[in-house]
Amino acid sequence: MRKWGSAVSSLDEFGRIRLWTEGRQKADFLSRAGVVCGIGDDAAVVAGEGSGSEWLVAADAMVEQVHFLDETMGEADVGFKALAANVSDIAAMGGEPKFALVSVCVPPAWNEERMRRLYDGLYECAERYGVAVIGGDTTSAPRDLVVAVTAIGTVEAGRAIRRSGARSGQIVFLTGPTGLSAAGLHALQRIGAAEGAERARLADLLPQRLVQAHRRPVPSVKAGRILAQMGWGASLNDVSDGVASEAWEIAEASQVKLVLKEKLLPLSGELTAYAGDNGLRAADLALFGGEDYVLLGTADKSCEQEMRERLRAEGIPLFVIGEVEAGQPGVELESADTGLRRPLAKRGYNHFSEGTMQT
Ligand SMILES: Nc1ncnc2c1ncn2[C@@H]1O[C@H](COP(=O)(O)OP(=O)(O)OP(=O)(O)O)[C@@H](O)[C@H]1O
Ligand SMILES: Cc1ncc(C[n+]2csc(CCOP(=O)(O)O)c2C)c(N)n1
Ligand SMILES: [Mg+2]
Ligand SMILES: [Mg+2]
Ligand SMILES: [Mg+2]
Repeated sequence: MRKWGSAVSSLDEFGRIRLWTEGRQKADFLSRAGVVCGIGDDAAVVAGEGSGSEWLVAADAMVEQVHFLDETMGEADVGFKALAANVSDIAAMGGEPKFALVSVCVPPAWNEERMRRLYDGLYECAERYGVAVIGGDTTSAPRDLVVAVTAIGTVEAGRAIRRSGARSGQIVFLTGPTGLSAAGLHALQRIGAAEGAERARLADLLPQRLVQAHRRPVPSVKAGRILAQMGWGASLNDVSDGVASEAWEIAEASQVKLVLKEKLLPLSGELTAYAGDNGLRAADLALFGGEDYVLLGTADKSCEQEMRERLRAEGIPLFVIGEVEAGQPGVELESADTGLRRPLAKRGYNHFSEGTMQT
């Protein structure tokens, strides 16, 4: 499928961001400007004006062909998911989403009616998470649609949960199952590639729960708020690029080793059934698929019971999937079959990388 070969640079997405930004602005300038946490987390944390809260600011774009195709997402789904992905980055800091700016670059194929449907989905998401849409920008585009959202939220001062807080001895947890979105995408792309009667047959068999997970992800705002307000979350990330990739980000930011246990991965019945029927490994989809928007984090073992009960009271599961150890920063996976530990590939969705999972 899509590949971004380049003779000039072999840097992946994260290498490029570092190359473009690292060392450009001095720490004391940023700190005087009120930047509590800048580039490198799900959202920036910026000082509030003397109140007990801080601002959270995050930006994520969705691009036709890269994030969606006609056959994978309806117009309203694109609008909903563009905002949901941003709300999720606010949730990943433990914050409350408040405002959004929405920029669209619109190609000729996206006529007034299609764009109106996109905004129906976007406002549906805004309503659901209490986000006020306060501006944006509109341009024409030559071919593919781009929706770029900036989300603004708040969090109690000093309570934002960063990627860098993981410590040896902590548990690694997920607030929901993963891999469903990638399986839904797989099913939708198979239909897109089929023709005639086969297409109709696949459409009839469409795994609706998996498709829904792909088209209408649920950002984990409530879970993030509980973890921040109670001070339980030591480190936190939302799962956009896949569990393995997010775990690596926490490990590197915290300078620790995360050991994940394959047999503890929450694999839903729908996922294992779909994977089994289609020659896929459910654990691979769960580890490398992405676009799940549940939270992956670490917390002190002593919090586990209380955390579990408090989350359960809100209908949110807590899956402990491993633990944090001291040592060379990285991620290891303990095999369900052999019990042996192996380094877990830093694989997942990476713009500009060959390692990206192609479903
Ligand atoms: N072009 C850029 N210029 C400056 N900072 C950037 C740029 N692209 C990304 N960043 C910053 O780099 C960090 C990592 O971005 P990344 O997009 O991986 O995080 P994320 O939004 O949580 O993940 P995802 O996009 O997969 O949902 C964030 O702090 C982000 O604001
Ligand atoms: C047509 C099509 N092909 C592939 C994918 C998979 N995909 C695209 S971006 C991404 C990570 C999250 O995005 P970002 O990191 O930009 O926030 C993933 C898993 C898709 N959704 N649609
Ligand atoms: Mg994120
Ligand atoms: Mg991003
Ligand atoms: Mg990403």
